[in-house]
Amino acid sequence: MTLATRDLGIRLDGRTILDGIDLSLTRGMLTGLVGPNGAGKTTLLRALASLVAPVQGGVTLDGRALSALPRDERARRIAVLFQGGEIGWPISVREVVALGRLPHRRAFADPSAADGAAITRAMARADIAHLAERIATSLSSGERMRALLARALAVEAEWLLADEPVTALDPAHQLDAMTLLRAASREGTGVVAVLHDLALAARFCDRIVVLSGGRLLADGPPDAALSDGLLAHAFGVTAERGRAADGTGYLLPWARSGSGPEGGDCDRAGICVPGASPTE
Ligand SMILES: Nc1ncnc2c1ncn2[C@@H]1O[C@H](COP(=O)(O)OP(=O)(O)OP(=O)(O)O)[C@@H](O)[C@H]1O
Repeated sequence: MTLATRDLGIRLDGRTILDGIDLSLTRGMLTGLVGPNGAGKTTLLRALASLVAPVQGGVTLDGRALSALPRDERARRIAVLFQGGEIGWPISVREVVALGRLPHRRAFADPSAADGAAITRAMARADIAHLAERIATSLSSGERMRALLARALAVEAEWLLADEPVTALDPAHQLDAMTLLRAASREGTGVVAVLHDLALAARFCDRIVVLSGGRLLADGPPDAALSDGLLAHAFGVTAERGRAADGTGYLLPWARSGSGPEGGDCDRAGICVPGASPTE
């Protein structure tokens, strides 16, 4: 039930991108991966899907080295949705979503009834059923992102790793997508989403992991991980905080803090909150 890294280090083009990342992710939780541009979030997500090889440490799935698992098993167990995902061919949206079932199908086999049901379910959940027959290359950015989200959902994997799944979406679909990711986690999927919107991250995620400069800076429930000190240190911003009418706490990034990212005005030991506990 865990996807974990131990002392994970990644180098690309001779540069250290991730260094000493220790993380133990639990299914049934929505984890938000946040950090400034270039922090290493996408690289960490790629490492969690075994799409980039570590130079030190490694990634395990339920205690087994992820790199040792057959590729098709990995693809069935870990679904990925990457930012800037292009749809290269003029195929229908339903056919795009059906690609999510490939890890479940034998070569050249037609989709089974179970595949068809999973595809229909995923399209409904991503609110794209009405786009099923549209040619995917003609979709808007937000529609395309929802189609790719549906493709990832159609895998019905144990883990869903999503890189900026809401960036291109309008406010209503951002809320829908976050609600959907949280619902998927409540059904037992381990969901890890790279998010730039700290308000959405704080509101919807069970756990927040903050990366900066390739290192893990904070890890814990949103209130603890997104403290004022952390926001100043990692992002160089202040936040306004409050409570909505339904009682949910919120934070809004408000102004530059003056210290800037990596400004060093914050005690690292004071902001790390290791070991968020599952909320199953
Ligand atoms: N293939 C590559 N070769 C060399 N450097 C790379 C490669 N891919 C990423 N990087 C560098 O690694 C660092 C981390 O990149 P990554 O995309 O993981 O950051 P990120 O936190 O997802 O950023 P953003 O928020 O801007 O999307 C960046 O400095 C980037 O330029």
